[in-house]
Amino acid sequence: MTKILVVIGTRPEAIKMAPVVHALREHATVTAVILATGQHGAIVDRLLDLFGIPPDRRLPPPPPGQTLDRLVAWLLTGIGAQLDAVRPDLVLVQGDTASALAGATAAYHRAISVGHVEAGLRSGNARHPLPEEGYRRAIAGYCDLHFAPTEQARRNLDREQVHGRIYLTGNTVVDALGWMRERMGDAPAGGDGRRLILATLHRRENWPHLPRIARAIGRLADRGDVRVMLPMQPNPAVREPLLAVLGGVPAVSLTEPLDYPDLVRALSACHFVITDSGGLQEEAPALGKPVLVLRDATERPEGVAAGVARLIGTDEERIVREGVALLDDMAAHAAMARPCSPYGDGLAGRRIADIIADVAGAGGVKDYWIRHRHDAAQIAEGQPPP
Ligand SMILES: CC(=O)N[C@@H]1[C@@H](OP(=O)(O)OP(=O)(O)OC[C@H]2O[C@@H](n3ccc(=O)[nH]c3=O)[C@H](O)[C@@H]2O)O[C@H](CO)[C@@H](O)[C@@H]1O
Repeated sequence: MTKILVVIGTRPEAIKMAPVVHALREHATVTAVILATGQHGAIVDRLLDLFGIPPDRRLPPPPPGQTLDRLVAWLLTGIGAQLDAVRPDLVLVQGDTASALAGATAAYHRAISVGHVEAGLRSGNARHPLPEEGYRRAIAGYCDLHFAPTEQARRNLDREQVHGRIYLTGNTVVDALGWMRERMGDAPAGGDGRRLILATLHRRENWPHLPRIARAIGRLADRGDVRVMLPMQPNPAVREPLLAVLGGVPAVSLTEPLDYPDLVRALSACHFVITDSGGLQEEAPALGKPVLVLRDATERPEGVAAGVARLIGTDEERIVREGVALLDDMAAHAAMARPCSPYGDGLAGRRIADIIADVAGAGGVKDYWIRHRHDAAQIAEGQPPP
């Protein structure tokens, strides 16, 4: 039996790992142990419950007063201790979070094989977004199995000549979306005739621009034929500027983070999406919803190339102009509202699980682990590697 430790810290990791865990559970030769790091607390617990994959292990609660240094240090020591207790053959991490970085690093320190779900995304700028782009590149350096969601991501890894094997799998976010929609039933009919704009904002590099982004959203909402739903991140650095500008605007609902089923409902019902989220850039095209991306660069060029997403930056006038075009110009909206799925076909989780089971069956993961654990033990004892 090959033991796989699945690291899940944040909301997107829970959503994107769930299809992999579901598929791994169909293989008799592997066992998946879920480690919840607690990075996003109760939000992740609710998601794991929704997907029917409760955590097997948890880290102790994080110390108060998070900085990136403290967060990574706490995750690294916590995950390291879990690895010493569980002794998995493979550690699976997802994406570009601090939990993913710490999981990959702790495994690497112990010469345990690492698999990376959603590998190879690159914005092309090492500091944008910060810290995610740096974390992705570091994780790639520690990995043995790279699960690239798109051909572009596969090429990025190829170009970097990463160690390990690269597999093109699709993005599991599309599997999760399909899974959720199957279980949701039809959205309740209704509404007041105003078109819905779904907006989300949380990227660190946009924090200084939140007031002008919020002003642009307020101007769109003031038209009278539109309502805006804006679920806010718990972080005060995001909430406070949004509340200051949009708190009194009647057509804007500033809400708590939506539970995933509600988010999928809002996405299904909206006219278009304004966001700096990675996941929403991937989900919206699958449902035929145009996306205005509030960033200057994206690691997801596929939607832009397909003409269903536009990279519009954070200038107030530009956001208003692009929003008005999607509201008033039916042809412009229709051109971007073609359902297409540049990010996956809904089978990525199954592909990833099959690959892991194959590699494990061929002794790959275990062989690699045993060989390297030996080296690591010698290095730890101060002996030179053979
Ligand atoms: C730089 C970058 O792009 N990094 C990304 C970042 O994640 P993100 O930007 O996609 O994160 P969020 O915006 O939080 O969205 C996550 C999902 O949450 C759902 N959602 C949203 C609002 C809400 O109220 N309720 C919800 O249920 C919705 O389905 C959405 O897709 O880390 C991921 C992990 O490593 C990476 O994969 C990914 O590269």
